[in-house]
Amino acid sequence: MKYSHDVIVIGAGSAGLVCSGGLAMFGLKPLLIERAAMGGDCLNTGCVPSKALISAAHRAHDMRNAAEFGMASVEPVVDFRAVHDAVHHAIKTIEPHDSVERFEGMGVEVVRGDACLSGPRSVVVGGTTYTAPRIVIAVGSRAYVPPIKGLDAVPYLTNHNVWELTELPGRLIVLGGGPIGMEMAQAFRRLGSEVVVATKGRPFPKDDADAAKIVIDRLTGEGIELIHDAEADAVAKNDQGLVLTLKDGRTITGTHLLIATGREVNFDGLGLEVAGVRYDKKGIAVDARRRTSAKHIYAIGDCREGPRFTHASGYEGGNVALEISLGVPTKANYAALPWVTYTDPELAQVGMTEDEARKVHGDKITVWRQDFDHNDRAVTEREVTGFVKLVKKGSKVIGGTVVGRGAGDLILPIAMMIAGKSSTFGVASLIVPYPNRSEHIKAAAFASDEGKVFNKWSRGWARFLARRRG
Ligand SMILES: Cc1cc2nc3c(=O)[nH]c(=O)nc-3n(C[C@H](O)[C@H](O)[C@H](O)COP(=O)(O)OP(=O)(O)OC[C@H]3O[C@@H](n4cnc5c(N)ncnc54)[C@H](O)[C@@H]3O)c2cc1C
Ligand SMILES: NC(=O)c1ccc[n+]([C@@H]2O[C@H](COP(=O)([O-])OP(=O)(O)OC[C@H]3O[C@@H](n4cnc5c(N)ncnc54)[C@H](O)[C@@H]3O)[C@@H](O)[C@H]2O)c1
Repeated sequence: MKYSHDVIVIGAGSAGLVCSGGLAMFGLKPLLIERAAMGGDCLNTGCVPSKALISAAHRAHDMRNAAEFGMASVEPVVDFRAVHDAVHHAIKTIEPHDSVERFEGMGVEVVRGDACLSGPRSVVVGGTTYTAPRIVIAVGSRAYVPPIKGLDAVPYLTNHNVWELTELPGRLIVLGGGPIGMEMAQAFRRLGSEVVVATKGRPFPKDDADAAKIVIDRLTGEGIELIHDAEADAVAKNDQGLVLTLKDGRTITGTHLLIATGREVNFDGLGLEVAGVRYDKKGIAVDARRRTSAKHIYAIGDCREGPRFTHASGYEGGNVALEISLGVPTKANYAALPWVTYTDPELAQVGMTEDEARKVHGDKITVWRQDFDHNDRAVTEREVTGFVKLVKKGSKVIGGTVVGRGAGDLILPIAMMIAGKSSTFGVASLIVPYPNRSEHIKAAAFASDEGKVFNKWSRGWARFLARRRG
């Protein structure tokens, strides 16, 4: 059969862009299909706008707290339309990086429109059929909106439309205590909204419990109301705004409702059945190489079952481009997957949390913790809250947590230890610039190996040498 392209990639988010770019760099002829904005969720409705809003909120927070460094603390006058513009400025600045022009320049053919699989090796877009021996599905996800009585009759926000707000919400109800809910709760609170977060279980359910507690204490200290073990039942509008009723009967009032209760995959109209691709509500089923039940069709990024981060999407995009181009099987290995929640303080995790490790390995694990109150840089910044935690099984690091200012920038050496590209001994013997929070990564690594350095053999040898000199 003669195909129109070597590979068809559906979706130009982080996963599809990295994959199609990689394929073109290996000299293949990829077709990239996108129905909405190039760059997908991360650029348009996810990481970029959220981190820009968080940056605005940081400024407001610093203004309120300037007195601790000798300047007048002032209550910021927030022009929320200008904040909106700053958020969109960030998107516009990064946009060219993900643009049609850039990818066409790399050798990717880009078609705009809704893609639908019409057979195992064919895809239709706007009446035109394209064919390829390999297809990569990278259609991403969108906000999952749980069934809540009355929701269809009230306005509500998700990560899709929250960036269009040009007026600050008076009282924001956030449903969901995952990374989206908690990052947005703190940002809106610092910009001046009253905020109440209602969530099932506890906030940050996937993170280290000790680290999560530090962030939760900060958020409640900043005036965010947190309602644990909460599940939404119904919502209604009255003269004051919205009333959300929880399944246990408690009610929460607010002017706006932001739903951040997880993701669902963009399956609609994709024709997965026609191509024999199996899926369920968690996502498209894939093996470690990201092959679907139809082995010549791959699914990468948010649309498959697994971790949903921009860096995971990019990693899988690169792996699959390599596998298709060079015929080398590439398996995704997430033992050292880091993730960071950009609250203040930041919350960063890689590998297993202490609780997960205890469940799997029981008392075979050891835990090494260094608190930032012993760190000179943290003291000079008056930001001593937080810690570094290493979880080891024998001499191997299997997990790491950092909570505190800049935690996300400190997690990489721990990822390297877990991935076997470095070791606690290697990190403990590095020269770390002073004063720097990464001294605590070194300190935790050293503490975990201290017994190997200062033991009866080394002490005995030192005493022997000293006696000979005397
Ligand atoms: C508010 C928020 C903040 C986030 N912050 C972070 C963060 O700080 N760090 C981090 O790592 N991750 C973050 N994430 C997660 C991150 O945005 C996603 O994991 C990532 O964008 C997924 O990339 P993707 O390419 O798999 O999917 P997407 O970005 O969703 O891209 C899929 C693309 O496919 C297109 N598409 C879908 N169906 C079709 C079709 N039938 N035909 C043609 N095109 C189609 C869509 O239009 C979309 O452009 C955040 C997410 C949100 C919502
Ligand atoms: N900094 C980052 O890396 C970052 C930031 C934002 C989002 N993301 C990614 O985006 C994805 C989605 O984030 P998210 O926070 O929406 O999802 P999530 O699944 O991580 O968290 C959802 C939260 O909502 C709660 N919840 C679910 N249903 C509920 C209900 N009916 N009522 C009350 N609470 C309910 C859950 O218990 C959980 O706490 C995640 O996979 C995450 O990886 C990453």
